[in-house]
Amino acid sequence: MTHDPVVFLPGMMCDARLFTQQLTDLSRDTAVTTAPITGGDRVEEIASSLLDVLPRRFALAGLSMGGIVAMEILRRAPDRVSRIALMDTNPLAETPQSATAYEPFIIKLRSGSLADAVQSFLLPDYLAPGTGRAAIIAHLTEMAENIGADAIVRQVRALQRRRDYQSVLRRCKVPTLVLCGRHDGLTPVKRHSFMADLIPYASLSVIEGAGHLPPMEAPEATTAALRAWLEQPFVLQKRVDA
Ligand SMILES: O=C(O)CCC(=O)CC(=O)O
Repeated sequence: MTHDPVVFLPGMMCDARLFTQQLTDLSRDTAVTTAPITGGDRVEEIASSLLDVLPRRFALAGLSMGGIVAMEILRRAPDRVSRIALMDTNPLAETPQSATAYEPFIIKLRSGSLADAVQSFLLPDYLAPGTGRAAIIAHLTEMAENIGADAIVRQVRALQRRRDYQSVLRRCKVPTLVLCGRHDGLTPVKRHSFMADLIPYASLSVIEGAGHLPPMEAPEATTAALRAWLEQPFVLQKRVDA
């Protein structure tokens, strides 16, 4: 198991509760923490403000927008990141069209109820099918209310202006987990295979029964994949996909 502390970065609209099961399990034998991704309206600014307060060296695990901030941290401070887990995320820059697609969400965030805005963001294929969806959506809405509409608008602005991280991934030399829910319709499995192909020795883990939020939808399987990643020796090994 790594001796470095593990830092979790949640996705847009989410707080530490996204990782409740992982924090509870891993904290039995590892120093774990979460950090907010609300410190700016550019990914670069958020990463820079986190680097001011994070430990000298750490293992980094980010989901979705948290994964994008993690890639920016890796770009800025590769010597401080001892291993990285990129979950349900996207290394590509926004196109003008995809950046514009966020505008109706911003209007909802500014004018309507936060619960309506969250619902409008959740396309039918955001979460895995099944009876647990309603509870997950309720948790997501609670987390969004905690973050607040103004901070979420700033997160969206940061996403709209994000850069492309493919070259950062090609240069990545640390043990890397690329993880994705089988049913993630927002950042699909094929994008994660592509990411794992870019990183010379990454392992790819596809979590069954989960969509965009595997830490909540399939918590035990997600934690097992994270434990395997934390136990992976630093010596680079040939890629094995799960
Ligand atoms: O749209 C994308 O490519 C990523 C979506 C995202 O980062 C929002 C989130 O954190 O769930």
